[in-house]
Amino acid sequence: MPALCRRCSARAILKRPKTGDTLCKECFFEVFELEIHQTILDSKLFRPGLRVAIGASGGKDSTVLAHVMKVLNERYKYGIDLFLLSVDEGITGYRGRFPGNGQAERNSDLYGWSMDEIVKQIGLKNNCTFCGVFRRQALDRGAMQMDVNMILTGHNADDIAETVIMNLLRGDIARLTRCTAIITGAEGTLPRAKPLKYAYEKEIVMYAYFKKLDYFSTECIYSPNAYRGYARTFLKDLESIRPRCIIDILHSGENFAVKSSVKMAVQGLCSRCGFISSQEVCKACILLDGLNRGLPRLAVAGKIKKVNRVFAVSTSQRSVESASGDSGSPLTDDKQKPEAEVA
Ligand SMILES: Nc1ncnc2c1ncn2[C@@H]1O[C@H](COP(=O)(O)OP(=O)(O)OP(=O)(O)O)[C@@H](O)[C@H]1O
Repeated sequence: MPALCRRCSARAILKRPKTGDTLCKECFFEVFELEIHQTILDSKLFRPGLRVAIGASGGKDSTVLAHVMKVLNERYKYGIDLFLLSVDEGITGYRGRFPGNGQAERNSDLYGWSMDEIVKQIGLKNNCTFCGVFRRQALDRGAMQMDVNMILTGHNADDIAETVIMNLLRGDIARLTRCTAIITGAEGTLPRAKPLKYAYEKEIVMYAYFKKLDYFSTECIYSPNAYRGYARTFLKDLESIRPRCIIDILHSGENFAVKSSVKMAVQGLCSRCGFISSQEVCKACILLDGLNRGLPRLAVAGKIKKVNRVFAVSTSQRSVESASGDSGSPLTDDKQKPEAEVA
């Protein structure tokens, strides 16, 4: 006998990964959308009149997010204005095409470096740090240009559970307490929120499939060594034994209590570029400095003082060389200077 939908007794076509319930297609759409609506209500995410940008990468999560937000905004009359915002990281063959009629920011325009060029410089290790930091700031920059009040991203329950695991493994207690928050940066001018926070990745894929949403699913060719990949594999193994583990890890993260002596980052503005930062100089400026000075690895390691010191030495050495008629490599051509030469 075919399995029946747990809600309406029609013929079931799927078993929900999150709960194990058998559901028909229509009931699945309904519960999936309703849970996101409930998340939005519980966290009082919106008020009428808000201008809201959706970080749209063209992948499954942000595509489903954009679709569901439009549906819920109309159905429940949130009264918000929705916009799409995309960042082109400059990875050949990866983000083939971005969703149309939104704002697009290009890393190569904003920073003078595409990810292809960065990977040529730094290799496949740590390049995700550059990508993540630049993309994050590019989203802020685009959102400010669009004059929106909030950015939504398609981070799902699996992403957040992975981040909890990563922060535990790194002993990053400050981030551990923040990473499960549905809304971050609320104290600043540009909050970010994750309405898909409790949605399982597998259900997002199912929703996109049954709704016939158009998205691309290419894996980034530059991330084979990313630490996150190992946390993901670990989580997937756990999920295959006990699917509830994703939501349980997320709930554990939400309930961690941190000693008052742990120093927490306070959001401010970067003293150099003026964009949002929790340090005096933001990570994007530090990484860019490292790249432009031919020392990207030191910048990743946060050794900006060493970057400055080495740069000061190499600059004065070159001044001596040019004074003595030795042409050397031009100062403006730091992109070409391999790190091993100066580090
Ligand atoms: N290039 C981009 N432009 C705009 N937003 C982005 C971009 N890359 C990521 N984001 C935002 O950050 C979220 C998390 O991205 P990430 O690449 O970590 O996860 P993902 O699972 O691959 O997401 P997606 O399926 O939406 O690509 C995305 O859902 C999206 O909202």
